[in-house]
Amino acid sequence: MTTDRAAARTDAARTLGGPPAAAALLDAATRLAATLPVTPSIAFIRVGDDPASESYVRGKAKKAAELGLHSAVYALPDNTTQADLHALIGTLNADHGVHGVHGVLLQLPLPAHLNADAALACIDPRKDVDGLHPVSAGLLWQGQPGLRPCTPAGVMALLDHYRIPVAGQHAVIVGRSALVGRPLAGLLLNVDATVTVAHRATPDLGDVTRRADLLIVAAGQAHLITPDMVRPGATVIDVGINRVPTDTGKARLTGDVHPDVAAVAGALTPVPGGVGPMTVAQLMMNTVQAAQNQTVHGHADQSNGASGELLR
Ligand SMILES: Nc1nc2c(c(=O)[nH]1)N[C@@H](CN(C=O)c1ccc(C(=O)N[C@@H](CCC(=O)O)C(=O)O)cc1)CN2
Repeated sequence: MTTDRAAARTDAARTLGGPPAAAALLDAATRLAATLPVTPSIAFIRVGDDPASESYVRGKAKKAAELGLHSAVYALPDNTTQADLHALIGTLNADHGVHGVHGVLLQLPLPAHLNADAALACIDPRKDVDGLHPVSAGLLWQGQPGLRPCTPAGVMALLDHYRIPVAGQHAVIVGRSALVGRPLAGLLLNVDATVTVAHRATPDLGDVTRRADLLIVAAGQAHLITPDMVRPGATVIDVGINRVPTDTGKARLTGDVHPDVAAVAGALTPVPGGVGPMTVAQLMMNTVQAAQNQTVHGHADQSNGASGELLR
């Protein structure tokens, strides 16, 4: 890149950093936890020895400890059977009471021989702090209160933190995963955005992305979005976390959005240091809200319905 282009980039997009927004969300979670009659508690289940999953679960457990929440990690071997996994989830579902478990999180991806959807569906919806149970997905699509998936809800909190307008805006999401793209579409619709979801089978992707006021990319493909695919002044949220090799042989993290997009966009999240920290902060908030629902609101039904604050 030339010096001139670097200067143009610096002058263009506002950087929407994750850490300040995550700190505000963690602060809100801490204050809410202080009002509860119990210490919120989360159980992490991890299967196999995927290094990234090990690192993510370690990071989540560390954050929980920093906030004064209880947590336990269940690290299961790679040869765990579906029945073993369901049995552990059943045990954690049944662990109620003052020192019980309020949240159950199954770290993804699972080893190929396991069915993640079937296992997620075994989690008590009231303890579904990852928001991935079919009941949580249904509540989201009906615009009803419930626990929301952490990365999409974290994106909404980040937009809110930086006062990025959403209502009436055309949001284009690239990616249709159950973890990010699909729930994000529901969350944006619930706050009056006009939403388009594009994906790998969308012809002429640039023609679609150029229409976005708000472009959110969760495609899992490094540098998929280039400057010519972005409307000048658009807000661009990069959810991608790709590990690419460098000349030194060490991998580095990069997003789904090419760095040169900073010269065109009005605002842009960095990778790393953008959406990633929001995922963990939102999980802490979900855990505290699940504990609140189970103790203060006293929901006896099987839904994870909660206070109106969770509507988005
Ligand atoms: N059950 C779930 N599994 C997975 C989820 C999830 O939300 N629920 N999301 C991802 C992984 N993930 C959390 O689990 C996660 C990914 C990234 C980050 C993060 O903070 N990234 C940093 C960079 C960290 C690094 O150096 O590797 C950043 O972007 O700045 C947190 C959590 C898949 N599985």
